[in-house]
Amino acid sequence: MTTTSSKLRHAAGLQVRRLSVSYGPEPVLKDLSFTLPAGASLAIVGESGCGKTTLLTTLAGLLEKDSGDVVWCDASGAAIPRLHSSFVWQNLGLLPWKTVRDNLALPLKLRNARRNPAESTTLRDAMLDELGLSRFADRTPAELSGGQRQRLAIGRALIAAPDVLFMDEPFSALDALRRERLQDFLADMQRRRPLTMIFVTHDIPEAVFLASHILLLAASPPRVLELYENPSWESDRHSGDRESPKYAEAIRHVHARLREACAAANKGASA
Ligand SMILES: Nc1ncnc2c1ncn2[C@@H]1O[C@H](COP(=O)(O)OP(=O)(O)OP(=O)(O)O)[C@@H](O)[C@H]1O
Repeated sequence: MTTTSSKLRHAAGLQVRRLSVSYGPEPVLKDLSFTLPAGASLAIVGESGCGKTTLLTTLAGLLEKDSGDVVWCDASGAAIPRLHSSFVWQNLGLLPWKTVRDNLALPLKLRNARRNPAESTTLRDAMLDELGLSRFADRTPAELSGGQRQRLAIGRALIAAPDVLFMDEPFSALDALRRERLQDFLADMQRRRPLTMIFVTHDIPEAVFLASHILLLAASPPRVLELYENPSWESDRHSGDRESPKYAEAIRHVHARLREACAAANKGASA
């Protein structure tokens, strides 16, 4: 589906310069810098507690930084003053008392109060169709399967055509097969609209399948190990190819870098 509003929007690029964030005296993120081109997909990976969610929520503007810059720009490099973004949380944040149809329509109501109601209805029904949820439109989220709920949450995040989609481990509660199906679904959704996606995952194959760039973080001291440009990600598919040797190679690379960092941290701790 290409909506009127999505035609007007452009995926955003990102420049992060010397970003520091703390909750207490010790910074969780310190002097972190990287650049992401417009329309890219960024996976944030790293050991537990290294600051992945902290970085995601800071980039989304939901957490205050101590210092540094987070600058969003369009494909020509011009700064975007007011970013239009959506967030899919781990618990999905669907409203349990509302129907699938009403959950989906919520962002249109909140963000586009002036939109013509008929246009909102058309957008909502087209999205229900795209999500494969038309038959379930009158159900509540509790009456859906886990995968259907995840699709609804992603559809709700995308319906108002954000520049950036933030996701914090949205598929972590699913088994491996349903997870792969949703990864395919997400790549497919992304192919159809201009969008920058930034997400946290513990699943390295998921990062390599969905992300053009993978940010490897480490703790103690907090740092970027590498911003890895994923050689297996193909822009026309908006994903990697699980069958390709490059895909396996990218997974090996990310595993090896994280293992090295973990081993170095353990050595430092026991020295
Ligand atoms: N609200 C908070 N107040 C104080 N400390 C916090 C808060 N949130 C996170 N932290 C601490 O900041 C550090 C980074 O947390 P964060 O959740 O960003 O890590 P993460 O890499 O996403 O972890 P995980 O992979 O386990 O989800 C951790 O040491 C955590 O205990």
